[in-house]
Amino acid sequence: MEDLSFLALLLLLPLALLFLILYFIVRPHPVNIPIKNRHVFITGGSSGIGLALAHQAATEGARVSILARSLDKLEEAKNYIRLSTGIDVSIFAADVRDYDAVSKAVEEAGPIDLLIVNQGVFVAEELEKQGLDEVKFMVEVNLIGSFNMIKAALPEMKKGEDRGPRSIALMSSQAGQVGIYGYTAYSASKFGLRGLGEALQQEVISHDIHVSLVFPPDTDTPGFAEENKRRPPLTGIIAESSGAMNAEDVAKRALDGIKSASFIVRCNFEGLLLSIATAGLSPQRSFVMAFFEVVAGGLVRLVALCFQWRWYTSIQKWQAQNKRT
Ligand SMILES: NC(=O)C1=CN([C@@H]2O[C@H](COP(=O)(O)OP(=O)(O)OC[C@H]3O[C@@H](n4cnc5c(N)ncnc54)[C@H](OP(=O)(O)O)[C@@H]3O)[C@@H](O)[C@H]2O)C=CC1
Ligand SMILES: CCCCCCCCCCCCCCCC(=O)[C@@H](N)CO
Repeated sequence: MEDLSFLALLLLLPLALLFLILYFIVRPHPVNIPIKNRHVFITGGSSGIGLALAHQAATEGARVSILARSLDKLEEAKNYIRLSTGIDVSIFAADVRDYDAVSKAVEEAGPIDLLIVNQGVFVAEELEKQGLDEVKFMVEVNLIGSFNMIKAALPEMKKGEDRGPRSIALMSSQAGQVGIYGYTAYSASKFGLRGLGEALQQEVISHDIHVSLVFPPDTDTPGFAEENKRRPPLTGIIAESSGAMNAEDVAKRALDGIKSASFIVRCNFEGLLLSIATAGLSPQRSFVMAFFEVVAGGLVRLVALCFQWRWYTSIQKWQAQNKRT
């Protein structure tokens, strides 16, 4: 009996010590970002996840601005939010690829406390079949468009130190944590956001600005319905490894993650595994998450290898079948 408790102590002591060390060393420091009475600016806020975010932020008492290309869709979104909450959001029609248009919108909207860069386009197709025009379209809207937004908003955001902590959140995708068949261009654009986010966080931390990256799985939105009409079957088969969600649940997860200034914001259980598997050198504010990354990292890599095994088996099977027919 005594031997057993001695053994348990021997095992627990290093874990407790690790816990303690992580508590002191995780960086940046934890911080909470309030949204009530603050200005939340959401790109792609007229549809899907962005619209759900706008609705949620308005409900929580934020002043909300949304930006997208189509004025009709923006007005529809504004009406929908007014009818369900009684709150008016400001709308800005601009293409994120057009820096001048984006700058003008940001200036008109006024100083931003939480910038949510959510616009995105996605056309799943094998690279061999996909035109370079579509490749460029995805990189320009998803990645360069995000640069345009941030460059336009950052100078004014930096000046807002008296307003409290501010946030820049980027909408990535689980296809921005792992490359998926049919997503060469899309995954590249979303992986790009991670490099942007990691580097930017170091540059803006001293201004009390906090970067978040959101990684949703397949989400039921108008954009997804459109994508699904032509998505290669293998893309669907692999993406099914992560449970699909609805836009409201993704928005709720995203907003909670942004408010707690998590660098990596996960949306479902598979997302938790993905965030541990791809922790890399990302900033981590939570010593609890850091603990799991350190302790469970090896095991999660094993799970990841099992997924890759399953995916390559499906690819092989599917390709063999389609040669025969
Ligand atoms: N749905 C899904 O399965 C998943 C989506 N995501 C990501 O979430 C984000 C939102 O996706 P989702 O809600 O499905 O998309 P939707 O297609 O439903 O909405 C996209 C929004 O972005 C706007 N937008 C598109 N292009 C531009 C542009 N060039 N300039 C300004 N605004 C633009 C659209 O308005 P307009 O067309 O009028 O410009 C619309 O408001 C994207 O970044 C996507 O990659 C991530 C994981 C899964
Ligand atoms: C360590 C083990 C991890 C196990 C889980 C792995 C699951 C990966 C699934 C990836 C799904 C990608 C969906 C992309 C959605 C998207 O962005 C498009 N619908 C376009 O919007």
